[in-house]
Amino acid sequence: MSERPFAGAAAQGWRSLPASAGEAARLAWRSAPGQLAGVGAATLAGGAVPVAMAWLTKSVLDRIVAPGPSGAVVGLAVGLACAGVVGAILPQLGQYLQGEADRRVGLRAQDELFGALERCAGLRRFEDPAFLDRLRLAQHSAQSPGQITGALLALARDSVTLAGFVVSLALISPLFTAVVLLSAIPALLVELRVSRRRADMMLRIEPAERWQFFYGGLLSSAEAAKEVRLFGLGPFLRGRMNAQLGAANAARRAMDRKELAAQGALTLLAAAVSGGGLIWLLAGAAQGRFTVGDVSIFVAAVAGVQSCLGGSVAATASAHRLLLLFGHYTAIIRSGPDLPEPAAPRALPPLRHGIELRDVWFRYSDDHPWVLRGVSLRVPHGCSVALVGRNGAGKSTLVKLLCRFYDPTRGAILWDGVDIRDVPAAELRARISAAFQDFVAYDFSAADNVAVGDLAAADAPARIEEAARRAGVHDVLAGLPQGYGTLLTRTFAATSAEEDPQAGVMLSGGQWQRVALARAFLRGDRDLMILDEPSAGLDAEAEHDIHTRLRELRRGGTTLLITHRLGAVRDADLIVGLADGRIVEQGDHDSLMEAGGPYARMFALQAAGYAASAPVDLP
Ligand SMILES: Nc1ncnc2c1ncn2[C@@H]1O[C@H](COP(=O)(O)OP(=O)(O)OP(=O)(O)O)[C@@H](O)[C@H]1O
Repeated sequence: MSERPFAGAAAQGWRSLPASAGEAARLAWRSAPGQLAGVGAATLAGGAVPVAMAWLTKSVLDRIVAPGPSGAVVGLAVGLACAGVVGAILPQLGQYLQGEADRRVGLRAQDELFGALERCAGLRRFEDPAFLDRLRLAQHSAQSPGQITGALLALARDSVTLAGFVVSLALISPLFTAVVLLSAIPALLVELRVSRRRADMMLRIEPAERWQFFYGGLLSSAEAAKEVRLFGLGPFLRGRMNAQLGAANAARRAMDRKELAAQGALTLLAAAVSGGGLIWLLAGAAQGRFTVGDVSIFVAAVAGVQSCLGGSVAATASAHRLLLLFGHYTAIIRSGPDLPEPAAPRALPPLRHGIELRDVWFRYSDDHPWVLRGVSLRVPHGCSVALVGRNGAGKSTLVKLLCRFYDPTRGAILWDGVDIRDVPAAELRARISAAFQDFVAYDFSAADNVAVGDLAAADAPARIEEAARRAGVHDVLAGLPQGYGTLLTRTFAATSAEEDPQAGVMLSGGQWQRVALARAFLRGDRDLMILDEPSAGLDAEAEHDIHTRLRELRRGGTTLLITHRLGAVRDADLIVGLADGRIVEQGDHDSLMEAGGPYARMFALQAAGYAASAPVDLP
């Protein structure tokens, strides 16, 4: 499987138009069939009204100038007025139904898009810029099916009107009708070309839009506000954000200019054709070859044909552009799994013997260096294994492979002898609990922030409190203004006086770390517990407390602990030293100290740091 299937997205887009059209039609019809049928009926009926009005006007004019009784004129005038009313109401009705259809389609499209995203079991796609560009365009085009249907119905309406006026015009001059129709062909070709280029341009400027979004986020987020202010980064970030917008605008401007030039030329052509026709008709009317009604219907028909042709061309171009953009949505919806799915999935039994990494090699892509180089390691069931090593040694990467966020580039990971690639990723993950180094602080309530560890516990406050208690954060959460119901964010805090002004609380870094641990404890019954730097943000006392609790937890369970605080791993059953993606030593604390390798040196260094402050007598 290609590692970057979304690279070259622009080129793929053009070939997938029929697939996009099918997907758009399916989505639109399944989301809002009644509304779309209503829009169709209103649109097609609306198309017949201008032609009916033109013929009614001609008849009225011809009756007025012709000698004879005027009774029929009144009837025709009433018909004309009714047609006017219907013509005025139908677009509004169609617009309302179209709006409702757009909302329904947008909802379903969004749901299907994010459903497809959830089917990406790994992390690679989220690190692929081409995929992220497509994803943003796909989100933009989630409303497209309704709009495409609208554009196609507008095309159908204009075609109905056009057919009526073409017949009317052909009755006066078939030759002139042919000239008017032929003059529309260049417009259609130009508009299609322009719409293709515009869709292409939108994909090209997408990275600039992502950068703008990123800079805007830094300038407006609470997390970045401290550094942005202290380091005075505001003008620098604004400058970069504006530069990205400037670059995107330059591309848009160039496109607009090309479009202006093309459309200006086409408008001149249309004006020349209709002007020439009018001169010819008036000359004929002066010679008595045409009636006043003929002049009226000719003027209405030429204007109608040209406006309908213009509308049809614009609607075609719009549907074409929307379909091209919708291609990004289709590509994501139809993209295969990012991790190969097992042809014959195997069940994953509860861990009985252990997990084995067998000669595992890994790099993040072909362009990246090797991060793991032939790692072979056994994590026996019921044992606590500690992974230690310098920054960048590959410890967290190894954990990501154990969770199957990526597959090893070479080698295999076996769970009681079963290759984890032969197991559905969700089934594997259901057997793992983890507190990641870069855990997420959700803008949820305290209870929900713990419950994300196991959503089945969302309605079981006792389980949530027990997990928080084990992580040593229960007292903090229970003491918040609304207890566990307190929002752990100011972003969505109450904004009106009626709401509780105290809602929304910020926790400290260490308190958050304990919340993340509580999540892991909530699913503490799983077969494997992974703890990646669980005490990095804690004060000395809290760290001691947490490691005592973790020691309890580790007893009897299978745990993999990553930490730089070597004092916390000395009682692990197995300590594994990683350097440059290779295992350089392993054993228990005593044997590694005896061996005098990197672990012993790091341990001695850390111990010396503490020893230097040992004379301080603590109460
Ligand atoms: N998503 C990624 N894409 C590309 N390279 C990555 C990615 N994540 C990590 N790396 C690289 O892989 C190497 C190992 O990173 P890893 O996070 O596994 O190290 P670590 O041992 O956990 O370090 P630390 O102790 O600092 O947490 C680093 O050189 C890092 O730059």
